[in-house]
Amino acid sequence: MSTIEANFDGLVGPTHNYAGLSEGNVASLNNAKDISNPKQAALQGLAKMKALHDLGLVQGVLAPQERPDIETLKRIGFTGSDSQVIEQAYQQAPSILASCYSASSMWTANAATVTPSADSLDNKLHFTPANLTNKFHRSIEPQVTGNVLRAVFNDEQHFSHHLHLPENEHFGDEGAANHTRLCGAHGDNGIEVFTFGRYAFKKGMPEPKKFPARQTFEASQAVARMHQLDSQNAVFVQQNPDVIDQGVFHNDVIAVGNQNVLFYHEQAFLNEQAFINEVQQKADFDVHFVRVNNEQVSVQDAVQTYLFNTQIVTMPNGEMSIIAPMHCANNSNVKAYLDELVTQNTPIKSVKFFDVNESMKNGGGPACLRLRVALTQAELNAVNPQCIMNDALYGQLTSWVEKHYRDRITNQCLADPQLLIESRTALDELTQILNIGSVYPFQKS
Ligand SMILES: NCCC[C@H](NC(=O)CCC(=O)O)C(=O)O
Repeated sequence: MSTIEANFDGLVGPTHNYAGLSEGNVASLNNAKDISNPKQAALQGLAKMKALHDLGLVQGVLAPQERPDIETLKRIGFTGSDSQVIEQAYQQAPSILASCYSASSMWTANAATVTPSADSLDNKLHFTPANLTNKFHRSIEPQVTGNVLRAVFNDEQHFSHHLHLPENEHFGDEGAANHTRLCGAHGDNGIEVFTFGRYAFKKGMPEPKKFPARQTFEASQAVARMHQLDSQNAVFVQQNPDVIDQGVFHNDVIAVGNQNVLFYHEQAFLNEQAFINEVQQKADFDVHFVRVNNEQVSVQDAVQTYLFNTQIVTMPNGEMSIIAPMHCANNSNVKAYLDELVTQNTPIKSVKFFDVNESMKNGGGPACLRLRVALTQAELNAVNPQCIMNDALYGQLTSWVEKHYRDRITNQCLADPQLLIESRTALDELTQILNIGSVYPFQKS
């Protein structure tokens, strides 16, 4: 078997809620304080994973984080027992408590940047957890993300794990949401496209005016260096600051690549033509640029439907399929665009729609929920087998969700110390199901 690309989806954690934590992410702010349904959220995510497995693709699972994050609450001065810490935080700093309760690690496109061994000078598969410094609730993820990745990709001969970048806005890094790889076949040397929102060390450069640019040029360059990419197979391109101001907080809200296809909106990049030229000059394969113009789909429709936050997957028969959220089927304009796209002369031949509404309401579509990892057969053999989806694991994980998850979390529920106990009990059991050892702080104390 040749090199394949696996999708590792984040399992939605037991405390999934809507806290309006992400300024610049339209859905997160619009749905702030809504009642969430963690059980449904996790089952929606698992249904997508199972469907991709059923299509004959390799599908992995990444464990969620421990929430609430008691260690962080103690670090900022809350004291006493775990329930006292929660009670004080709820009284004195409810927004900080909500941040420490967020299940945002479900969006594993932001877990890390991954470079397949075919692209790296040392022929290893590289992982750098994203530091996610721009949002407090996400900045508390990288340590445990690193623990989880090392437990899943646990073989030094094949996998190289780096420490996340310095925890500072100058090196703001959002992982694979701002990174896509173009290649002929998955096992060929590819072009890695790093998209950034601003420069941290150069003054007077274009940047958004209203919403934050989460990823810096310097962070993207650092990751490329650590992953031992040659200048021939790395391309750095600035996101159009105007679309960040319209709610495109990650590049994967407006562009997605797969193998030799780049599917993007005409307003996605700042210097589109120079970028296309550079990709063409560096690629030793033909790239299909599937460019969507504003008359076909507006930026607003792209942000509302997540047309570009779709997964483009290569099916076992070699054709490509788009894995899209239901929102794309429900918008007549976007649906008409997709109906036409599959009849055109591109490798994309079908579209499949999924209900991931619980995640969408926080600004995370199908592509946000997965981390892509291209693996040779030898590398795939070295992956923790308990984290690879199959019918038995799907059955185990759905029963586990049914047993432990609530179907309703309101803002007031965050004051309930029982939620912490339920969450830890669930996660302790999960680490056994996935055979990942003790990855959480509560398992180490
Ligand atoms: N790649 C999709 C990430 C979505 C994520 N949303 C959130 O964290 C919203 C959480 C809340 O508001 O409760 C974010 O903005 O980073």
